[in-house]
Amino acid sequence: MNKKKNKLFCSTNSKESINQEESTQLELFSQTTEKNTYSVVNFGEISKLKQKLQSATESNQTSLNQQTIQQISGQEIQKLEITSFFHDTRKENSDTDCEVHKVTGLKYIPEFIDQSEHNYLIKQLDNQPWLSDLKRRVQHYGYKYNYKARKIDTSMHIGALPDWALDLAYKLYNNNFIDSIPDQVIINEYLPGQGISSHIDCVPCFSNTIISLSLGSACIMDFTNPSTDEKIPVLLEPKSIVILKEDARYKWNHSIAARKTDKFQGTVIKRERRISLTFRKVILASS
Ligand SMILES: O=C(O)CCC(=O)C(=O)O
Ligand SMILES: [Fe+2]
Repeated sequence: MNKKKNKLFCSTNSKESINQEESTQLELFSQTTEKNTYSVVNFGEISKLKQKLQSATESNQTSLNQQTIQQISGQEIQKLEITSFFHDTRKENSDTDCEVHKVTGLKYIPEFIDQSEHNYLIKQLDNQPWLSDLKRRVQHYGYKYNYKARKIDTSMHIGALPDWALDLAYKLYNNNFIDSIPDQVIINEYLPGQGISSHIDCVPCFSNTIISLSLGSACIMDFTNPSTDEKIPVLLEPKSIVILKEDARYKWNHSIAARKTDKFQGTVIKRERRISLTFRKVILASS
C-alpha cells in the first residue's frame, strides 16, 4: 500500500519536564479541506497525542497550510515531521462516531470541553430554576421557545445569554462550527428512561446549524432518514458536541429513545442523568 508522506504542524509548549517532541501537544490544528474550515483539538495528555499520531499514520493524509495556522493561532508554530496527518475529521474524531459520516452535515467532536468546565456547567445549571412544562426538565436562555407554536419572535427574548453560555457560543463560533454567534440555548435534562421524540428542529425559527453539548451520562442519539428509514445511532459522550448542518439539520430526524440503557457496538451502557445544551441562532422575521 502506498502511503503519502505529509506534515503535521503543532504549536509548541515549553514545559521543561518533557522533551521537545512531547512539548508539542497543547493545540493541534486540523483542517477540513473540503470546507476550508478549521478546528482546534486540545489534547489533555501527551499520550493522547501519541495515540492520535499513531492512528494518523494509518489513514489517508493531507498537509496543512502553515501560514494559515499561524494566522489562526497567533503563536509560534513549529513544524513537526511525522509521516502523515489525518485530514478527514469524519474519520479522526473518535472510535464512537464511525457511522457519523453517513449523514451529510453531521459532525461529532469529542472532548470539546474539559472535565472542570463540564463540572462547572452542571453546577451553574443546577443553580438555575428548571421548567417542568415537558416530560423532561428544561431551561431556556436568550429566547423562550414555544414548542407548540414552533415560533420565535422578539417578544420571546428573555435577555442576554449568561456568561458561561456566551463563552461557549463564542468558542463554537471561533472554531467555525457555526457561522453566527448563537443567541439561544435550550438545556434539556434526561433522567434514565427519558428521551426526546423524533424531530427536525424548527426550520423557520433557527438558522442552518444546531449544536448540542453533552454533560453527564452518555446516550445514543438516533438519526433517521424519513425517506429510506435508515437509522444511524451516534453515541454522544459527555463533553462532546454534535453539530447538525445540511442534511443532518434539514433532512434527517433526530431522537433519543426513552430507555434506561443503550447498546452501542455490542456494549451495554447504563444511562445516568444527562444534560444537553443546544445552541442555535434565532431567525427573526424582518419587519
Ligand atoms: O439532547 C440533545 O442533545 C438534543 C436536544 C434536541 O434535539 C432539541 O432540543 O431539539
Ligand atoms: Fe433537536
